[in-house]
Amino acid sequence: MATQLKNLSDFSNTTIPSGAPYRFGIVVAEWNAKITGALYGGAYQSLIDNGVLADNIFTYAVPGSFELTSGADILLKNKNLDGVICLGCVIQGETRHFDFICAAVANGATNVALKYEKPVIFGVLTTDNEQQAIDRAGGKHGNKGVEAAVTAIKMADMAAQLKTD
Ligand SMILES: Nc1c(NC[C@H](O)[C@H](O)[C@H](O)CO)[nH]c(=O)[nH]c1=O
Ligand SMILES: CC(=O)[C@@H](O)COP(=O)(O)O
Repeated sequence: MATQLKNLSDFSNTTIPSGAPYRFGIVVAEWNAKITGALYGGAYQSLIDNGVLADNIFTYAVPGSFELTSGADILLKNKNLDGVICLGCVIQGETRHFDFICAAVANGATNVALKYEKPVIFGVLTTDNEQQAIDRAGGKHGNKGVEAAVTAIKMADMAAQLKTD
């Protein structure tokens, strides 16, 4: 199964541009803090490992994943950034609340990205249970925070290249 082979942090088959020129916001949901903290650690370290300066990383916490996209909007409105990484973990409960949150964040991130013409990265785990989240926040399937950071750098670099076109 594809899932068994998945590693969200394996970029050995791709080239990652230098992040040195870029400034990124990171918005982190406080819900499921153990998981989102691991996602944040992966994302932050991946940005640093790929050349982003610590002074160019701006981190803010929001209560839950539903607030990630308004957090991204506030950041892009008030700071000169090359992109925003949204990190969250939504775990299915007893009701359909899960569905509404996941759809709101996915659609919201897209809308904010288009509004500011800046990448807004969907670094949100949407899982059936906590174990699936653990597996994707530094566990056997890697770290979605790493994936989100690499995606942010790649998108910022694409935009920078086209600006000089
Ligand atoms: N159940 C989860 C939530 N719920 C909270 C919402 O994100 C939101 O903060 C609330 O509805 C108020 O607007 N958030 C998560 O990030 N993960 C969950 O599993
Ligand atoms: C995704 C959620 O909001 C969820 O954790 C809340 O649980 P429930 O659906 O049982 O109210």
